[in-house]
Formats: sequence, C-alpha cells, structure tokens
Amino acid sequence: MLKKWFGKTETLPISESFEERVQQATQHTVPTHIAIIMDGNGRWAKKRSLPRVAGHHEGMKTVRKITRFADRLGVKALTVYAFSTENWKRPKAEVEFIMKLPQEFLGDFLPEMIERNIRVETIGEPEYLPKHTRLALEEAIEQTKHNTGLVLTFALNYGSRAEIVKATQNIATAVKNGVLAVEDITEETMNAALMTAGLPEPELLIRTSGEVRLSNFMLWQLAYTEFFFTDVLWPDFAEQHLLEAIESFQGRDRRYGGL
Ligand SMILES: Cc1cc(N2CCCCCC2)n2ncc(-c3ccc(F)cc3)c2n1
Repeated sequence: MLKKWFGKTETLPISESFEERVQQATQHTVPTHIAIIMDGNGRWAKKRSLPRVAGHHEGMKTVRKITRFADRLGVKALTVYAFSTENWKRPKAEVEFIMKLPQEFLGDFLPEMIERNIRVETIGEPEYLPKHTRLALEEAIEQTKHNTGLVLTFALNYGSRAEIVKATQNIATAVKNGVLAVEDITEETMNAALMTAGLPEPELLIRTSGEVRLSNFMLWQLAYTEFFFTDVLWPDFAEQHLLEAIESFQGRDRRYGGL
C-alpha cells in the first residue's frame, strides 16, 4: 500500500497486523519442530502452463523463504519432505532436474545458513542419490555440523516404512549379538534407532495442496503431532501461511491421549 505524503510516496509496512501477529506468535509456544510435506509443485506449474520442473524450482525458493521465517520465529527444527522413495517413478528428465536442486539451493543459500547458525541434516537413503547430489549434501552437512541453531533436515529418498524396517533390523541385530535384551526394548530404543534420532518429535505437520494423507512420511514420529492441511500450493506458500499454521497450532488443546 502506497501513501502520498508531501508529494513523496512511501511504502507502508506490508501490514502492521502481520507484524503484530508475528510478535503475538512469538510470545506463545512456537512449535519446536515443524515437518512439511511440500505438495502442489506440479499443479502450480500446470496452472501457469509451465513445465512441471518450473514448479519444483519455485518450490525450492519457498524452502529458503520458509526456512528464514521459521528461523526468525525461533523454530528449533524444520524437516521437509523433498523426495520420497516413490518419486523415482516420475519421468527420468524430471527426476534429473529435481536431483540438481540441492546443489543450486546450497550454492545460493549455504553461506547465509552458516551465518544464521543453521545446521543441515538429511534423512533417507542417500546412497541411491546421484553422486553430485550426495556430494552437495555431504558438503553442507560437514560445513554446518557445529552450528547450534535451527536444524534443517531434508528427507531425501526417504520412506518411513523402510526407516522402521531398518531400525527394527538394527535392534534385532543388537539382541542377537547380546548387546540388548528383548525386555529392554522400549519406545526410546526405537526413537534412537530411527534416522531422526536426536531430533524432537514434530509438534506440527503441514501438508500443502489439499492432499490429506501422510504418504509414508515420519509415521512413527508423528504419533502426537498436530496436523495442518492447506489448499495452498507449495510454491505459493508464504510467511503468512506458516504464521496461520502456527496460530492454529497455538489454539489447540494438546492432550497426548489424556483428558
Ligand atoms: C530433491 C530436492 C527437491 C526439492 N524440491 C523443491 C521443494 C519442493 C519439493 C520437491 C522439489 N528441493 N528443494 C530443496 C532441496 C534441497 C535438498 C537438500 C539440500 F541439502 C538442499 C536443498 C530439494 N531437494
């Protein structure tokens, strides 16, 4: 909004109410860990008669935008579902394009993430990613491993059922080797065996584009998570939408199964 003042135009703040809402949100419990299923990239492109990869590229920019805002709000962990084990079924050219996004993202944003004390992590099976993708990821993880701020975790070639099977195999091996007694297996044993070991459980899950399902994402970890589903397509997801999801979270009465 522009206001004429002594012939000089100046842009008023985007919205005083937005800034007030940000202040309000940060006075209450901001979710420690937010997980996001970033859906709607292909549809965003199709609506604009653009190739699907244009939606993925725009979606990558949204990851940067939302990471900055989550960091500003004091979120401790942000986990984003960037590529599922099922995504390999997409056309070869689309997968090849998507697999170049980590390098582009890090090339542009890694210096700022280091400046912001953000730590980069990944969950999934990186061994099946192209070498250039894996190297970019490993470099970012190495360069940020001592950071103590927001933990930004990319779920890449990730599937929750495969994660649980792998964790179960490792626990069974520990029992077989006499390192662990069956009666000592607890929920904590599983938490420690999963790829998300060390992360707090997500308090808020956001899924964009109107889809209402988990798509094999963090099935164990989301047991007590609040869900926020929005029709907004991921490339259109902006600070106002994250703020809306957090305000919704703050308005809920979390009981963890109790009364
Ligand atoms: C495979 C993939 C897809 C990907 N999309 C953009 C977001 C929408 C969902 C699919 C496409 N994005 N966006 C950022 C990354 C990324 C991954 C690792 C990393 F260290 C830095 C950035 C990414 N990776």
